[in-house]
Amino acid sequence: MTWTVVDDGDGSPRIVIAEPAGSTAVVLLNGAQIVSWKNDRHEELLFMGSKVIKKPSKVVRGGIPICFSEFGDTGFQNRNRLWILDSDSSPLPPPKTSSTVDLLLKSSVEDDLKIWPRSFELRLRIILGSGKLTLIPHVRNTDSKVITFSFSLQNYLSVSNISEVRVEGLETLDYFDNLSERKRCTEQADAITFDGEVDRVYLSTPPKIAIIDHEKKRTLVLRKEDLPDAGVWNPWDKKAKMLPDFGYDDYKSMLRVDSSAIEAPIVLKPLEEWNGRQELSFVSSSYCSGQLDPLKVLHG
Ligand SMILES: O=P(O)(O)OC[C@H]1O[C@@H](O)[C@H](O)[C@@H](O)[C@@H]1O
Repeated sequence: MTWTVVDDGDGSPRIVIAEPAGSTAVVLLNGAQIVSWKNDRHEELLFMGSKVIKKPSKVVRGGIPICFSEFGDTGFQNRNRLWILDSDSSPLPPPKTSSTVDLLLKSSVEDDLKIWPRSFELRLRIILGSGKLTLIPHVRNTDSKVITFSFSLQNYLSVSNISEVRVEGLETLDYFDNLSERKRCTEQADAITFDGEVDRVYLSTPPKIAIIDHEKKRTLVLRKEDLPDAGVWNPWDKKAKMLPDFGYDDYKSMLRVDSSAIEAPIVLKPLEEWNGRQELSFVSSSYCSGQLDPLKVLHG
């Protein structure tokens, strides 16, 4: 087993996962939020707001929050619930590596049922590999009625300088612009670059998106299945000042690219199951070095 539970008694128990090549990940049991992912050189690959104050049951802006909610975001949200280690992996295939952790959240808390009177099991499999972090969310409807929900893995990525980042794979797609009352627009640019606030949900995206960080000479590849939409968010300077977790310059070193099912709800009849999948991996090279062909990253 290459993971351990760490509980300092501060109400924020966490799991530290390690894999043989030396990379590590840390997962909070509150919300099943990934709060750190480091490569074999101990470089942090995820962004964490520099003003985050860790409190029990508080989802912080950073890492990878897991968002499961009643469709329309009116009711139940998993974000500050305490998950448990799942000893029965049977809804998912047996784990192939020892750097795999299965977490479970059941809708058993009385307060949850008041907000959303539905019974379900929400699982998250976390697999840490060399240079790769895979998340497999799984939902089973244990209710006698249909459940309808949206889902999002919010990836706060650490970048060297947001002005030098390009996102490829979303060109020509339609998106909802949250800065214009969710107006539906079509992406015109060849690749997405950043010079101001961005808050969009790209729709029906391809399974692979490349986030090219010129300064770090590194490309992050996001592969996803059954999570058709992709949120892209950077608050830029003015909005960042209003966010409690963000330091003054934090917006420069982050980009959130989410794997989501938002436009169309996921609908499960009694006893039906759904699972999504996302894999984050890094290619240590860069577009400008000439070693990396972005088309190969996207289609290779
Ligand atoms: O404030 P939260 O819940 O952490 O979300 C941060 C941002 O998340 C984005 O997904 C929303 O579209 C933004 O409007 C929001 O500001």
